[in-house]
Formats: sequence, structure tokens, C-alpha cells
Amino acid sequence: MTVEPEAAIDQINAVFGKHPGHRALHAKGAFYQGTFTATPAAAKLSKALHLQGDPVPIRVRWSNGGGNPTVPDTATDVRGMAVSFRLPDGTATDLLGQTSPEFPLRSVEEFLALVRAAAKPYKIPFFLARHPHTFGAFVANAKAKAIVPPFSYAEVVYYPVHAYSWTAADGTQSWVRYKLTPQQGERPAGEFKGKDRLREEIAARLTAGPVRFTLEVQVAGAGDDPDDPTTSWGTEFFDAGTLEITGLDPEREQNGEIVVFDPTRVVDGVGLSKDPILLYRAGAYTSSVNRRV
Ligand code: HEM
Repeated sequence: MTVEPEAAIDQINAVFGKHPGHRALHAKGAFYQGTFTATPAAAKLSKALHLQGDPVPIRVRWSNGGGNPTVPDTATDVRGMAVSFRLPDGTATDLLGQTSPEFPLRSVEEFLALVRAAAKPYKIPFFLARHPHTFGAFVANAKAKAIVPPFSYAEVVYYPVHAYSWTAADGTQSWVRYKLTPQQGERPAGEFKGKDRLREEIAARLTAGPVRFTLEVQVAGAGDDPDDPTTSWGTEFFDAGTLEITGLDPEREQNGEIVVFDPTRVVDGVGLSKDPILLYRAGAYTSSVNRRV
């Protein structure tokens, strides 16, 4: 039986310590604002309101992966980019990406075992010995420098991992996966070496102009299983739109406001797969949120 979400958060808290008011994972991060504009190619495949081509507001949070809110930005770790698309009808849908291109974990228990091992890197070989099917993904993620501290949150690719369905206006359904790919931007002047250097670098970069990412999308090919996040799809990615991050959003989560990015929050035109890891995450995030209220 799968571990209950409350017990999963207990296990994560046991690794990083309890930090009241902070997320159990991705505890260190900050909020940004901007817009998303979809391409006609996206509008053709989904009737969702944020994919029709008119710019919609977005909320973004860039983060370090672990549960320690004071970790230095020089730490070896995955980074996160969470995006909430705010639709004109008042609804929202979220995408949560991490810097690991491959997700080899078949169960929540394996995810928790990796969280424990990653916090004490000498345990990684034991993890690999016990979970040999994850070895290929470890190599791919190492090649992609998934846990190497980046120069900037704006210079790394983020992978939301799970598949979602897109339903077009004529009812046609496609299974899609995403990639958030940075567009070439100017590095800001200055030295960014301190413990909050990622946050400082992105703030300096944003004073010179917006930071842009392409939302890349691939459609499942014949035989690709949308319910299995551990397999790669061989199909080409296409440009589904541009995220333009225009500035900081310092008021977000002030004065008691709680912001939750939830990978299962979808809107008309976007649907969930039966991927058990995806479906489990909603409960785990709720348990984490309840502890930071
Ligand atoms: C069983 C698998 C997973 C569990 C149990 C888990 C657990 C968590 C928890 C507890 C949080 C804090 C939630 C909050 O307090 O708002 C979190 C945040 C986050 N997770 Fe996961 N996670 C899982 C898989 C993933 C995957 C596969 C990705 C991306 C590919 C991901 C990306 C993120 C990101 C980006 C955040 C930060 C969201 C923010 O900035 O508010 N997680 N995760």
C-alpha cells in the first residue's frame, strides 16, 4: 500500500527538519509575474482559454529543490520552476517543472528513498544498488547537469515530467508532455556569489528586461503511455508559446496569503493522465500546505 501523504511529509520533514511556514520541498524560492502567449499550434490542439493566443497573466516561482529554506544557492540540488496560468474566466492551471529531464521513479516510496539519499550523497550508491532501473536516468540527469548549481534560474530547462491530455475544439484528444526552455538572454553585470545568488541574479536580470521561456510540447506517438512518467517519448517538441517573466512579485504570500502550485489543477481543454505519481502529488501538496498555514 502506498504511504499516506501525511506520513510522506513526515518522512520529508525528517530529512530536512521542520521549518514552520515553509514548503516541505522546494522551501527556498521567490515569486515572479509575467504573461504567457500561446502559438496557433497550441490553439489547434487545445481549446483551453490560456492556449488561444491572447496573452494571459502568469505567476512563477523559482526554487531550490530541498526542504531547507536557508540553503545556499551554491548547493547541489535540482531547481524548480512552477507556473500558474491565470485564465480570463478566473480559473487557473499549473505546471511544475524540475531540472531533471528523466523521472525514473516507479512509486512514491522510491521518491521518498531518493529524497533521503539525495540529502546525504554518500547514500546515492546504495540507492542505485537497490533501484538499478534508475541508473540510466541518473546518467541522463547527470549529463543534463540537473543538480549542478546553475549561473541563473533563467539558463536551465525545466521538465514537468507528467503527461496531460489536450482536447481541441472539435473534440480531438492528444496526450502531451512539456518542457520549459529558456530563450537566450543577456547576463546582468555584477558578481553573484553569495548564498542568495540565484535570487539576486534574476532580480538584476529583470531590471534590464523580461526573461523569456518557450513552452515546448510533444505529442505522444503510437505506443507512448501517458500514465508512465518513467518512459521517454521519441516525438519532436514544438513551440506552444512564450512565457515572458517581467518582474518580481514580492507581495505574493505576504499578509497570510497561501499560494499553492498544484500539478493536478487543470481547466477545460486540459486533462489528467492516470499516472499514479501525478495523482498522488495533490494529496502530498495539501499535507504540506496544511503545515505551512
Ligand atoms: C511523489 C512525488 C512527489 C512528491 C511527494 C512531491 C512533494 C512535494 C511537496 C510536499 C512540495 C511542497 C508543496 C507546497 O507546500 O506547496 C513540492 C513542491 C514542488 N514540487 Fe514536488 N513532489 C513530487 C514530485 C515532483 C515532480 C515529479 C516534480 C516536477 C517534475 C515536482 C516539482 C515540484 C516543484 C517545482 C515544487 C515547488 C512548487 C512551488 O514553488 O510552490 N515535484 N513537492
